[in-house]
Amino acid sequence: NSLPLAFHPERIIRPLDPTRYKASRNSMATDFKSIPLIDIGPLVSKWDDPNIEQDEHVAEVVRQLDKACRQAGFFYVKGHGIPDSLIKDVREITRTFFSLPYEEKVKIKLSPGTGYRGYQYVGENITKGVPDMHEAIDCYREVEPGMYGELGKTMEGSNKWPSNPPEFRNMMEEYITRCTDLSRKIMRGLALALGGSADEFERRGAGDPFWVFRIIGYPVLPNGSSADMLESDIGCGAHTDYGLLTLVNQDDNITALQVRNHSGEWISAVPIPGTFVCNIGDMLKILTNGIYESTLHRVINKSSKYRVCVAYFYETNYDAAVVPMDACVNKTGGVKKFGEAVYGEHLVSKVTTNFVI
Ligand SMILES: N=C(N)NCCCC[C@H](N)C(=O)O
Ligand SMILES: O=C(O)CCC(=O)C(=O)O
Ligand SMILES: [Fe+2]
Repeated sequence: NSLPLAFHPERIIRPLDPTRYKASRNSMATDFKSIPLIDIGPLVSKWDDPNIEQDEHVAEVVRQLDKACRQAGFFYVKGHGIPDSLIKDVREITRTFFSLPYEEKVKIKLSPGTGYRGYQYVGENITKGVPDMHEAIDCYREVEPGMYGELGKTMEGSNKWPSNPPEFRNMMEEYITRCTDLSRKIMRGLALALGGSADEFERRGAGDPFWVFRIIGYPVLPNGSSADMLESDIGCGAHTDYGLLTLVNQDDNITALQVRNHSGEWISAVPIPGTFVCNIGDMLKILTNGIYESTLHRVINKSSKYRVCVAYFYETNYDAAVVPMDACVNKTGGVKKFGEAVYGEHLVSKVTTNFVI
């Protein structure tokens, strides 16, 4: 049929070669000064409707998503259907966990042996060689031994959940399920925006999405309120996300997440209660041949309060070989800007260099 070729449909296993993926240096992000807020209600209610392409309300959502992804690579969503109580409870239970003594938290310590799953202390995650001022629990879709052959070895393991607070695991797993469903719906909107059929991504390389989940805490810093920030005060250094779409659940009342526009200005993603901050990852940048940008962002908690953020990352299948979609290549002058990237290789190249452990 005439659908744009988004992914190689076969499951391709390749030897590890982290140098093969090269991020593009020329950012497409424009000089946006703020991040748009989109009510995705119509998409959330019609996502599975076979006549979705005829719905004018969905079409308006799709138009706004497309504009936001072209201009900023970042947007807020409301009307997403995830209960506000769950969104808040997830942050509160995170706060409770991080307030426990170190000895308690380190019981679920992250290590290569756990497939890089578990708890990392402040300063153990590094971005571009500099330690980040955050602590976190990292979780990934679980990988059984042999599941992806050699390509999957590094990420083999099951998640490490704390036994205290006791309801932590159940609540987070419920939340992950809901974030996966929501991401699929938003990706359907983006598939339509790019001229494909709604389930394009699911059928071509994201049918078994490799999700990533980070439960993060940013401590109050000694130099917090001073004007002269030190490099060592950065909560999370400038980076792009790795996959397709990120859903950020951030604390209300603390402005800390910053997004870089084309001129190099840092635009704050000021919290809007009840919304998610969404952003595009590296795999979607490749798929769209750069029409959508995986925008650089960073976190600096200058406030006098401990900041909590729970980030869900919706990614392609682990073994997806990602190439620019034909429809997008045609829209951008017919030249492919990126070679093929195997998502699992991209993830492994990040994970194995992200930690001082
Ligand atoms: N799974 C994702 N996207 N995690 C984002 C973490 C970004 C910081 C990491 N040290 C880095 O340098 O990538
Ligand atoms: O803390 C935040 O607001 C965002 C964190 C982030 O960018 C990440 O973990 O990839
Ligand atoms: Fe990020």
